[in-house]
Amino acid sequence: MSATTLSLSSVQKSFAMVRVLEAIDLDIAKGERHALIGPNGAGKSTLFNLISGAFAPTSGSIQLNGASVAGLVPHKLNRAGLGRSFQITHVFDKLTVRENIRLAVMGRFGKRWSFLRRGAVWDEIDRETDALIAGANLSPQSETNAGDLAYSEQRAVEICMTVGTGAEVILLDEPTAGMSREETAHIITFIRRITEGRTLVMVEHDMDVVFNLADRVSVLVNGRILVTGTPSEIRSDARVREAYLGDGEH
Ligand SMILES: Nc1ncnc2c1ncn2[C@@H]1O[C@H](COP(=O)(O)OP(=O)(O)OP(=O)(O)O)[C@@H](O)[C@H]1O
Repeated sequence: MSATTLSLSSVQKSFAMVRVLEAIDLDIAKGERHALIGPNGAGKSTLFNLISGAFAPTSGSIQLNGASVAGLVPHKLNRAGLGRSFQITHVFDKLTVRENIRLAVMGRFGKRWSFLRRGAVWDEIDRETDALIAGANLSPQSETNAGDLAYSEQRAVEICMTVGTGAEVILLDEPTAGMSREETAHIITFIRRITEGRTLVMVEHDMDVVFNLADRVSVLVNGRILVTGTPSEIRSDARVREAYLGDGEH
């Protein structure tokens, strides 16, 4: 891991008069897998929504590769290299797995299309689509409508779509929510593989997933980052145990 990809400095967010996030400083390195955890209401979703452009911060700076992205609308953030997948799946039910993923990959090539280069571009789009499908172990379902897939498979399609847009930073909101143990194990392996060489930021409640997947973890409590560290540092931190892990909820 080397350069900082995502950098938040003195980020604050208020809704009306209520301050939900305070003094958030966070640097995420290129290639790092970073998890945001914390008790209910700590501000994880709000922070995630600030990073993904759903909300603008009330104050403070958010930089992606050194350029300010605070308050940029999601499609502009996407062009800047940041892709988000949602807690609720956003696949097109009536399109096949291949069509869904291909659409995401095509979007990335949109600006580079020209009449002469078209054939070569289509080949590249097909190659990338196939690679994503194979990487997600979705080849047997590639011609199945996404609406007919199991929930975990739909999430895998959605993650492929996020990666297919070419995003360098992948944001995942509770990628294992609603999954069985078996599905969770499968998706962890998939996420690890597909985010290889990219930066991952995720909100996740399942501690097994967090400790399995993340290089570093930030614990949010009452709108502030209590501590950022490696999974083993987080596990052994007395403040974390007290504020979060010991609360019996997660
Ligand atoms: N749009 C909003 N308007 C007003 N208050 C909000 C809004 N969104 C979130 N909040 C408040 O901000 C606080 C943090 O909420 P947030 O959803 O970010 O926490 P969280 O850590 O993601 O919680 P959970 O784990 O339950 O999803 C909560 O007190 C919540 O009520």
